[in-house]
Amino acid sequence: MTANASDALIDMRDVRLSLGAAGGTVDILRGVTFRVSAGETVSVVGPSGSGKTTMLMVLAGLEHPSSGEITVAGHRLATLGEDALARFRSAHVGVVFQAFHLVPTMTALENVALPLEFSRRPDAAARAAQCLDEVGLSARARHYPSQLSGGEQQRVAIARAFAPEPPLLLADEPTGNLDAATGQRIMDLLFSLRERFGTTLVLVTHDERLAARCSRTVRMADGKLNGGVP
Ligand SMILES: Nc1ncnc2c1ncn2[C@@H]1O[C@H](COP(=O)(O)OP(=O)(O)OP(=O)(O)O)[C@@H](O)[C@H]1O
Repeated sequence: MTANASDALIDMRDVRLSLGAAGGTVDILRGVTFRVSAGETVSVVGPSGSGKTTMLMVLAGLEHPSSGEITVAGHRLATLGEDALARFRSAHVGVVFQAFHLVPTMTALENVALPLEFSRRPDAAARAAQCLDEVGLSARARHYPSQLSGGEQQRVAIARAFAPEPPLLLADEPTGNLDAATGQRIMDLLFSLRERFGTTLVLVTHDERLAARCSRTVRMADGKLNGGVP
């Protein structure tokens, strides 16, 4: 079925992003149109430097486009100020990056509870404990990121991303820093949680086999997206 504006969880239209750098202006996104229906899983592949990470940043409201329209879960991002964007993110978007981005001064449990506390969930601590249990890390709840292996840190990051049950998960090379076997287990975990919650997934990866686990693959090249509209 073709996604249209009304049933699309993600609706990006002709998004451009240019940034001024010391050597001159860089056109990073050059008219990206991308539509994703609720419940879809979409992989984003393409050469290094083509703009994949930047597209995820723009979708999360962490970078502002130079022009174009972005609507995620019915929210037009251009109309939201920084506080509203932060609330939008905590309610609607989970992110998992290659570098796990855990807060080093917080325990695993505190890291997972963070987005729940931000959303003022009264059950934050209990829910965080349950999420850590789901990724098999109950025994490490009071440990700090530096005391955990890479795979364990990524499991904490996945628990944190899923804890608020966001409709959308953005994952950027989530296994890039892990050995192949650990990476496989991490992706199995991510896909099983995604399926359980019905989370829409946009996954940036260099791994074509991993990309093939998604229902659709789009290709970024030189700031342009091929296949962005099914
Ligand atoms: N703040 C910035 N200022 C100037 N150029 C930038 C900035 N951020 C990113 N870029 C450039 O934008 C282009 C796209 O970067 P991006 O990280 O989105 O690519 P990518 O496809 O995710 O690459 P990779 O696969 O290597 O992670 C690159 O040429 C990068 O150098």
